Amino acid sequence: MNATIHTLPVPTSVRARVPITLTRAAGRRAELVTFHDLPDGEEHLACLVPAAPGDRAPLVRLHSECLTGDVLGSERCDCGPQLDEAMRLIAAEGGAVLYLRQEGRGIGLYNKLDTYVLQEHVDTFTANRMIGRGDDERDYTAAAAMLRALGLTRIRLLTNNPDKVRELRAHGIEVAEVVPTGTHLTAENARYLAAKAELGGHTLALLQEAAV
Ligand SMILES: Nc1nc2c(ncn2[C@@H]2O[C@H](COP(=O)(O)OP(=O)(O)OP(=O)(O)O)[C@@H](O)[C@H]2O)c(=O)[nH]1
Ligand SMILES: [Zn+2]
Repeated sequence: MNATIHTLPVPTSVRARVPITLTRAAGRRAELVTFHDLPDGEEHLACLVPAAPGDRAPLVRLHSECLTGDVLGSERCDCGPQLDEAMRLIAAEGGAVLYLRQEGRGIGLYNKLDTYVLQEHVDTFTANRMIGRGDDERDYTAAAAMLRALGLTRIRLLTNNPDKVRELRAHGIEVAEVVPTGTHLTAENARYLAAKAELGGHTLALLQEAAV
């Protein structure tokens, strides 16, 4: 008779800690952290700024990669200003930005750019479905594993996305507080932000006020 062998997943661990200086955040010192055995095999990165000792849980942002917004400064989305905001807050009070390689809500860069063309006519989620992909293909298993490897199991999470909160909690990370990100509205991203609020369940409470 053949015995079934069950193998336990290898826990994610820290691979290297690389010191850097954040010129865009008043020269604060930070560490870039890489990992062994991330569950999805992607090269996710953590940027850690040490927090002053105290009772407050450290501030953490899970930031999904957006080359067009983060690097090129495209105004089609709010990713660039959200990343700037997160880096500014974390440089000021300590904490971590996890930069997750989940471009285009997990569908990749070229697919995202294909959906931009379709978004002349339909919202961001429908456009994903029109190319045969899910509305949002991200999951935060790797992010939870990174946080555990960093010893950050009780955090304040900077987000308007309830999926991030729900999933981290389901993975055993204590989200002591949800800190909303700002609403970074531009003429070009207004329809995208409205879709996130109305169809994606994001808590973008300022949107209606800001849009009128
Ligand atoms: N498919 C697709 N992805 C997009 C579009 N606009 C932005 N994105 C991607 O959406 C993701 C946004 O990531 P985040 O800002 O971390 O997440 P969020 O869901 O907006 O949640 P919070 O910012 O935490 O409130 C990135 O991966 C972007 O590349 C779009 O029109 N289509
Ligand atoms: Zn973006």
